[in-house]
Amino acid sequence: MERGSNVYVVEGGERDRGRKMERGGDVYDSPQGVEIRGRYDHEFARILSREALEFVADLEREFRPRVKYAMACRKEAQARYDGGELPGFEPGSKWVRQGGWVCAPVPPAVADRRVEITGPVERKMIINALNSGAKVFMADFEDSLSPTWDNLMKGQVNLKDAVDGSINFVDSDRKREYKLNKENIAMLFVRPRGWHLPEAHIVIDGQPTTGCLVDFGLYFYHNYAAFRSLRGAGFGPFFYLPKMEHSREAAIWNAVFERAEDAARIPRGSIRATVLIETLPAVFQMDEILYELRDHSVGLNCGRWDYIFSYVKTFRAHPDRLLPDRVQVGMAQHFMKSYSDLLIHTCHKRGVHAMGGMAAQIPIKNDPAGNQAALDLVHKDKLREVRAGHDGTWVAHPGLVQVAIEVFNSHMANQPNQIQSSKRLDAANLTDEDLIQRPRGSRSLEGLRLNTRVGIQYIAAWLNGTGSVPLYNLMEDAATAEISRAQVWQWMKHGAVLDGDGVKGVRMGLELFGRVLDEEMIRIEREVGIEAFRKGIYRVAGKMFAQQCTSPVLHEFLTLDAYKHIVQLHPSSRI
Ligand SMILES: CC(=O)SCCNC(=O)CCNC(=O)[C@H](O)C(C)(C)COP(=O)(O)OP(=O)(O)OC[C@H]1O[C@@H](n2cnc3c(N)ncnc32)[C@H](O)[C@@H]1OP(=O)(O)O
Ligand SMILES: O=CC(=O)O
Ligand SMILES: [Mg+2]
Repeated sequence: MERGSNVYVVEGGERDRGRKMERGGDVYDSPQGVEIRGRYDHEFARILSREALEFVADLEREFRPRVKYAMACRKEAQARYDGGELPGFEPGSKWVRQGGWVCAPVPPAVADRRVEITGPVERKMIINALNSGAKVFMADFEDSLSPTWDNLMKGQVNLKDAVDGSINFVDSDRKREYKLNKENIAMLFVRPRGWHLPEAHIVIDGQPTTGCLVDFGLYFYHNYAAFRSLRGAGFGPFFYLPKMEHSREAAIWNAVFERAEDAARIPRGSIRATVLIETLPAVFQMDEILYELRDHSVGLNCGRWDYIFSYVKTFRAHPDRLLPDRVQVGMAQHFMKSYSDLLIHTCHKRGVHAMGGMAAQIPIKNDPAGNQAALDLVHKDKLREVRAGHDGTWVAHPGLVQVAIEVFNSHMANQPNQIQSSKRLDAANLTDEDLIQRPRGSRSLEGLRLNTRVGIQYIAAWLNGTGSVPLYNLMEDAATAEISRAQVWQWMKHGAVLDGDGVKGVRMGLELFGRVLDEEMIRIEREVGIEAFRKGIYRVAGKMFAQQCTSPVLHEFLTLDAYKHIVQLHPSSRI
């Protein structure tokens, strides 16, 4: 990275006297005010160079106050929803919604994104995903990653090797070697964590760092040059941005991008990002978010799972908006269909991609009929998306790339996307009410049991360092698990009647939940086996799940609570 840009003003030689953190003889060479509290590793030291840490520290020092303000605004908005207000379009930004502006032209390297595979930044999976035949691989520090120090730092090492093309992996048990294909490699996008998550292992001026600024900063610093020459045809790096609730948060990202571009002395608009619309407040801010990022945008994506979670969270004080069983809240619900239609209309009006989302089905081993049924459901979901006008979609597994590609190929033929051909003018008049309409369906004891079983097993995996898992033949990650625990909390809080099984209804309450919890723990023990259960992590997870579901106030994020359990500070202490 170029020195002499405004990011690298050296203040009176202070930085040269920055502290070296002792780790049993090994050191991270960190600048003044930066303390690395994660374990030392020679590989990690490649990433945590003094210059890279200076870049992260400069981002943190500049943007920390804005991030804090944005988080306070989230709380203030939620207090209004708790007081009975409904989310809606803001009158003050009508001029943005009605303006005739468009985003910067889409770079040729990412014009065609018809199928995107996602997955955590794990070494073998990165290679498999880049080789999968998908157009894009979204490498994930977010919903599918448990942000342990090792996962994060190894993830950065892996991405650096992926960008320069040297990544390989040897599975000695299976005598298998993994390396990148010679051609037809997916384009790399990286998803940093959301604004709310801290990084406790990197302390700057006495405070934990903003997690996403660590993810973004380290990745950008080490890869922007190689990415632009080897991967992005002069553009990039490319990002996915999660869980925003308001355009002021997009404005922060835009400023971060500008800061990084200036530091690297690369042209404005080099960095490009797709924003996930996955919170209820953000659906009323889609134009505004694109406007803030108009020099850096490559579209929006329907993050359907977090979106459902956000519906529960936003309406947590509204007993008239209880969700039916999780399995019934799909894209056919009016509020979900309206959201995806409006997203397509908005993106295409502004000249950028409208990406579809993730079907939760994954291939099922040793059950051909079950596997075919799962593939059929994925096919149906992708067909709905391409017909609606989406420009591409997400898959969770390499075994689903082909199904999705065939659907998009047959409908888009040789066009790289549908930005010009599917304007969805019919969606222009969708109203606030369409976007928040109560989901239809029923609530059942079986729904409660499934939420409990899935929630506990997911938390157990996450605490053990795995952020996405197959459970009952579906992909589960932080977003899907959030639905499970928030839904149980909501039913409990409002004393929902569970009568969807066709039997006499039971009212949700502490006693019922306690009984279900005990019974489901027994079932989990039976399913995972006594050995695995004895290790104790399921009990910890069960306790955490129970606390979250019975807390008087809904916890903001499952992962914020759980994070305290995976932080390992050196010298050792707990946060
Ligand atoms: C709500 C959201 O945010 S969605 C986006 C975030 N979520 C995700 O990205 C989930 C990604 N998917 C996954 O993590 C995995 O597919 C899981 C956990 C659901 C299932 O994983 P597994 O049980 O390991 O699947 P399975 O055993 O069938 O894997 C077969 C092979 O495919 C690979 N594979 C599976 N999923 C992926 C993936 N997403 N990317 C790359 N490779 C993958 C496995 O590594 C394995 O490779 P190998 O044969 O070389 O050993
Ligand atoms: O991130 C995607 C989602 O569905 O949540
Ligand atoms: Mg999400």
